[in-house]
Amino acid sequence: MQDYYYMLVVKPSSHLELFSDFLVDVLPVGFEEIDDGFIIRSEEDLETVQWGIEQFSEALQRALGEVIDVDMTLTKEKNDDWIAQYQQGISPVEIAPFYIHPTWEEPKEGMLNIAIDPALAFGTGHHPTTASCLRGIAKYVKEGDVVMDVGCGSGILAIAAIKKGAVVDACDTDPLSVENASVNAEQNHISYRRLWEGPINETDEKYDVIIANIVADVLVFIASDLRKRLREGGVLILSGIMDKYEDKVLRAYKNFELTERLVENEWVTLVVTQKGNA
Ligand SMILES: C[S@@+](CC[C@H](N)C(=O)[O-])C[C@H]1O[C@@H](n2cnc3c(N)ncnc32)[C@H](O)[C@@H]1O
Repeated sequence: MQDYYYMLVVKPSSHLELFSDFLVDVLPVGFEEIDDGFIIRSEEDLETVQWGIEQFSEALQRALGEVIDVDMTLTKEKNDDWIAQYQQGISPVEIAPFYIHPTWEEPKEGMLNIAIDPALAFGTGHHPTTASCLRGIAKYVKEGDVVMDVGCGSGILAIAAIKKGAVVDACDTDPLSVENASVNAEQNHISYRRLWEGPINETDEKYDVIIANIVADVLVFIASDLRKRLREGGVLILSGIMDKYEDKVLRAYKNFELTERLVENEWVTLVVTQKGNA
């Protein structure tokens, strides 16, 4: 750990969700959402990120014909443990049968406990998209199923599926996430069948259930890869979709049957089923 880290606080005057989409797409690490913006922290200098946000903001203003003020403050902070400060604000999440808790909180009797500490990888159970996927896993993953978690982040969904008795593969294009998913597997005394850094098309397996909590554009892009890897009658849980992009995702998955739609705030999770001839 370095002695210092960089902190960029970004506060756009409007269109927070568009800035959030942009950051999810371009940042190699997670960021914290606050009421009126975002906090990005890194041991690498964030000047390039700040420049990228300025460019994005200018392009957005031109496209929308609106003025958007973006207040940005870049500071160098002493690395005396911002993760510890962040940890203090983390409470357990209960989505039956799962109980997701940080390691410093007790597990809950009678639940499928998942110990996850906040880290740079996405997935503590607090975000609506992760929570909806956990609800999907609770309902659609059965003992003995072979399951794939695409974009595993912290590994939370893969671990939940394993706790339900499934055999699970997981992948993520971000090396930090793969590392964190591996740490969390050990912490929860479970094993993935296979965990790799990269996209889903690096496997030839067929799956009963595939879960992908990624952004809408990526879900559209990988639709045919997901279709190829799903067995006939298999279930796809697609999340990370902002409601305004739902139609775009549904068009890309038009050969599937829509089984269930889970909505939390502006986030939509689609459960779709492979048709016999899809
Ligand atoms: C929103 S996070 C989801 C993390 C976790 N599965 C959850 O539900 O909390 C999305 C993850 O997808 C990864 N990702 C983005 N594009 C991907 C792709 N094409 N293939 C695999 N992973 C991808 C990102 O690195 C990120 O870790």
